[in-house]
Amino acid sequence: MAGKITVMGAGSWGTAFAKVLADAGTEVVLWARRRDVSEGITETGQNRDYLPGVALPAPLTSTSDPRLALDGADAVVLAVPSQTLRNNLTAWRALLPRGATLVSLAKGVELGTLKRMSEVVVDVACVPDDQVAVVSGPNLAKEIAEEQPTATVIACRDHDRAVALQQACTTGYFRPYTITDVVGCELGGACKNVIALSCGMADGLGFGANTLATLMTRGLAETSRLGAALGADPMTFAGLAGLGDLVASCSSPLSRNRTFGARLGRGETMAQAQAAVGGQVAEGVKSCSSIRELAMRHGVEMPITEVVHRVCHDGFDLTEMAGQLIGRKTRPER
Ligand SMILES: NC(=O)C1=CN([C@@H]2O[C@H](COP(=O)(O)OP(=O)(O)OC[C@H]3O[C@@H](n4cnc5c(N)ncnc54)[C@H](O)[C@@H]3O)[C@@H](O)[C@H]2O)C=CC1
Ligand SMILES: O=C(CO)COP(=O)(O)O
Repeated sequence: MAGKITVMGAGSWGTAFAKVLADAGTEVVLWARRRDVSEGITETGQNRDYLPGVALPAPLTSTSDPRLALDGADAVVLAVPSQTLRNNLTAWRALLPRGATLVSLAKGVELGTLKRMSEVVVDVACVPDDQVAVVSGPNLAKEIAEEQPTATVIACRDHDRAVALQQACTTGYFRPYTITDVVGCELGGACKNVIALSCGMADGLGFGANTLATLMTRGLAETSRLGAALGADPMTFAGLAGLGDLVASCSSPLSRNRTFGARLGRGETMAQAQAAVGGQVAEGVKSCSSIRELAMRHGVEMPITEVVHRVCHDGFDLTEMAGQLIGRKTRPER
């Protein structure tokens, strides 16, 4: 993808992904919602709010003016939280260059509509679905900003667009693969946030590796069931956007979702856990409700998601979580 790529959203992943693009030799502009953030990036070469200590490459420029940012972009990377994407994109719709690939980095399912992020993009931008790509995988922003090696998946129904984006973000430390299964790629990313919350809760309660492995494995099983109901390729869940991302988030203290869950597990309230993540987003806290509802609509059983939803939103006593899950009626594994 020769030309310019604009990243809309200068949180931790938007900033780290913009760095990846610049390191790959792509012309990149990073839009920040707050002017002080874009000015800080321009003046110091760092995003001190979200990735302090990380030197951003000089060719990366930043602005808080969406018109300037989007002008002439060949691809627009959407790096805002799932639940604000619709409003953000509505505000930018008239500025989107015709034909540009629209790329979602967000991992969530919209409350109310129960739409995946690529569906929200199609809705708002009024573009065909093969113009929309999603990026998902074991991609903890801080590690990528430190140039620790990792891989990811770019999913797009239009293979050529996926390959163009792949070329634009391949570096010595970042290896993107392409797939055409957008549904599976998005569900893997959205659902793992909920499972990471459950692993954090288990860790906070003092449970060890067996419990975490059980939650990850059965979490992937319920994600795959939902995927099957929505037409995803089952193999996607065995790949980077499924198992890969799940393992990274469920085992790393860098995961905001896992950390949020661990705080609850240690007895903090929702308000305390929310305050601790600061301006950052723990997507699973909201998506546990939309994913649960999506599963119910399709007659899919997602017991871990159900429990996480009840703990976060229905006042369910977290210490009852293990009994609730382990005490379910016994059944064959598959
Ligand atoms: N941080 C990470 O390691 C990764 C994050 N993601 C996903 O990327 C998406 C963005 O997350 P992060 O970059 O981590 O963000 P963040 O949690 O670091 O920061 C939040 C960002 O969203 C912006 N924001 C908050 N409310 C907004 C609004 N109403 N309108 C516009 N912007 C708003 C903030 O200004 C900030 O740029 C999320 O869906 C997340 O799940 C995906 C892979 C890795
Ligand atoms: O999606 C992520 C890593 O791939 C980041 O996870 P958290 O949002 O839980 O930090």
